Amino acid sequence: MAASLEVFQCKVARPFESFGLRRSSGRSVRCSGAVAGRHSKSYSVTLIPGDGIGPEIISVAKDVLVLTGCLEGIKYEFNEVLMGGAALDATGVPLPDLTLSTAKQSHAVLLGAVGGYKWDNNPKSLKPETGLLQLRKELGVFANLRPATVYPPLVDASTLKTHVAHGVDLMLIRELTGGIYFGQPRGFGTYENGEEFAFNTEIYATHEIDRIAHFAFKIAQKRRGKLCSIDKANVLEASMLWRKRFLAIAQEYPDVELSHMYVDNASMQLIRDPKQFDTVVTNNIFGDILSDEASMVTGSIGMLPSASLADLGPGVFEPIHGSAPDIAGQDKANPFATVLSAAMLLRYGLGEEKAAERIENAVLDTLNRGFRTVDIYSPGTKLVGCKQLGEEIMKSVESNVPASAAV
Ligand SMILES: NC(=O)C1=CN([C@@H]2O[C@H](COP(=O)(O)OP(=O)(O)OC[C@H]3O[C@@H](n4cnc5c(N)ncnc54)[C@H](O)[C@@H]3O)[C@@H](O)[C@H]2O)C=CC1
Ligand SMILES: CC(C)CC(=O)C(=O)O
Repeated sequence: MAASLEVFQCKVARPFESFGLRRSSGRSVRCSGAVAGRHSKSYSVTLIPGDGIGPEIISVAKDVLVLTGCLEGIKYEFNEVLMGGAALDATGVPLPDLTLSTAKQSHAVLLGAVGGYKWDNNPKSLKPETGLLQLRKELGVFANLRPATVYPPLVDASTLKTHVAHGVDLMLIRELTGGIYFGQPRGFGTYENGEEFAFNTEIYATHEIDRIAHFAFKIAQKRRGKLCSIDKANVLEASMLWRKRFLAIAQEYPDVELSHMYVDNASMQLIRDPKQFDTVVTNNIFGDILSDEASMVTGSIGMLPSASLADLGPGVFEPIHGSAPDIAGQDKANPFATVLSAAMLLRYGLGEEKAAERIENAVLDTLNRGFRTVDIYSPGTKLVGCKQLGEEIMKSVESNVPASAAV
């Protein structure tokens, strides 16, 4: 069920074939010898490809991580495990014990996505998505960072006018282990007259709000010092407490300008003038929805990475999109969001800032060189599939063009 432990060693020269590296897709990605001795650090990374396009995008991100590690003196032990529909088919549960224990024992988790038509009508406990929610809860990854950045060469891919999209750089922080996705009571019932009903509970305790608030204020301090908290405090009690706690905690962060916005207005403002936002913080469900919306400002949902962090223990790094069953197996998936999630893994999960920047610069360089998957294609650029885009990203990782040199 779980793939065996793979230890990748590195020998820096040229990527993959010329390194004699064996790609995760099956060919040789092994760099050993001279550079192996240069590895100063070694990390265990749990890989969870999941379902749909998950295996395609994780394969690319893994190759990029390995090559970057070779070049930056980082060694990984990868453990590939099952979750979601793939786990249901193999073991009967969406989050096998082995997957959870492997994740808990690692330094970081890199995840594709879960879900698909085959399991859509399963009962709740046997849905692929239940496995993902359980993993987040078990790892305690309450703080979910979702950066939405419009890369200059992609401004044409945005559905918004150029002057609206150009320069957008916002950080959406989603509370990830509370709220309506986890709240009790929940369930289905039947009234006396035979009519069915179903219900969920949006619930937040003070400690859950306080910890995401502190996290968000600290992120805002490192950015442009503006924090917008999005809620529905005109209607929902859970939002009223959310707003009250944010106002109280703001006293501890006088250098951060706190504002509040109702979620309905926020969804409109994101499209009207996204540059008004710097750091945005919101609850689990609003964050889920608003980040999909923010992704389209950047050109595609295939561009948005995420980092889910706990107080202690490994983080989970995954694109914000789902398993895209409509394009699975067709080599059409955009791997940038997953590659950028790997960069977040290096930065937030392992503290490897230089390697993270190398990957981010490579993404920008690949875009500058004109390579696009179909979701971000515009006339005059080069349309490629997921695999070839991965190759191009690796060429850029190797050439290591600094961001300042990018046009
Ligand atoms: N974190 C996760 O694992 C998530 C899983 N899901 C699951 O994924 C399945 C599909 O859900 P949808 O609502 O269709 O959302 P989705 O995000 O999978 O797809 C929405 C649309 O965006 C496109 N798309 C998504 N990622 C793309 C990429 N990397 N490159 C190019 N196009 C991309 C898809 O082709 C589709 O047209 C469901 O089972 C859902 O529950 C949904 C969201 C998050
Ligand atoms: C599929 C859900 C469990 C999660 C989700 O929609 C998301 O995190 O974007």
